[in-house]
Amino acid sequence: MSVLERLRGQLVVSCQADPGSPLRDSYIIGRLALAAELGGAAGLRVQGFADVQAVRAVTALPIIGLTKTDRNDTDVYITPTSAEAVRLAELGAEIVALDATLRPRPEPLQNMFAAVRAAGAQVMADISTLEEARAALDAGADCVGTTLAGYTPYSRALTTPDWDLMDELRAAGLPFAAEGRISLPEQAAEARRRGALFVVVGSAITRPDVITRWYAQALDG
Ligand SMILES: CC(=O)N[C@H](C=O)[C@@H](O)[C@H](O)[C@H](O)COP(=O)(O)O
Repeated sequence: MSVLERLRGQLVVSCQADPGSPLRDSYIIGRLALAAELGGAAGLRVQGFADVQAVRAVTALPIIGLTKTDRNDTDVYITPTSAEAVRLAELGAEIVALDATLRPRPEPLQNMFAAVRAAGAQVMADISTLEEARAALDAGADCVGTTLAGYTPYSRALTTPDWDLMDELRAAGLPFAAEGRISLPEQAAEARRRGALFVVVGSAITRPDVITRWYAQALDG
């Protein structure tokens, strides 16, 4: 069974800590991953070589690996190069997530996908629109994720999951994972009802600073 098949209908927990977070430590990311596994996660989404390595060392759950790289020459920041994608696969990520938006990029998507496949991994193409999903799947992605919806200048800016994009993807018969601003269990279930292959939740489970801010702001009046 392919690793994507194993994730069908399941929850993937994104375990990431950004620079400046008190949780920014690969040991802690490994602990977050174990807590997610204990709670029933079927897969993990992990950023950076050190964190992928740390998580691979403590769990056999499938890992969706990515890097976040700020570059001067492009706005593409999720796994922008095939060298990074291949390294993630070598460190044990069964799936590599990469930016598949239609913005100018350092390397053509086809090259990236071929490199990931040659390294023995599958591709999750992070997109922000239906058009990008079509292009990524035409170019050979194994699935797309709604990860970047709301994070490109031309996609709908929302505070909720992008339900309309999920409906468009489903209507077009395109295999997609739901990701981005899923903050409640009911929303995860709703994404599944709307056709998501699997559902990725990050901040609402693994970013306590963000969750605290939701509560603090609610009390601010
Ligand atoms: C846009 C972007 O860079 N998203 C990143 C992709 O890996 C992560 O920062 C998000 O936490 C992840 O997508 C999960 O989303 P949420 O934290 O909203 O559940």
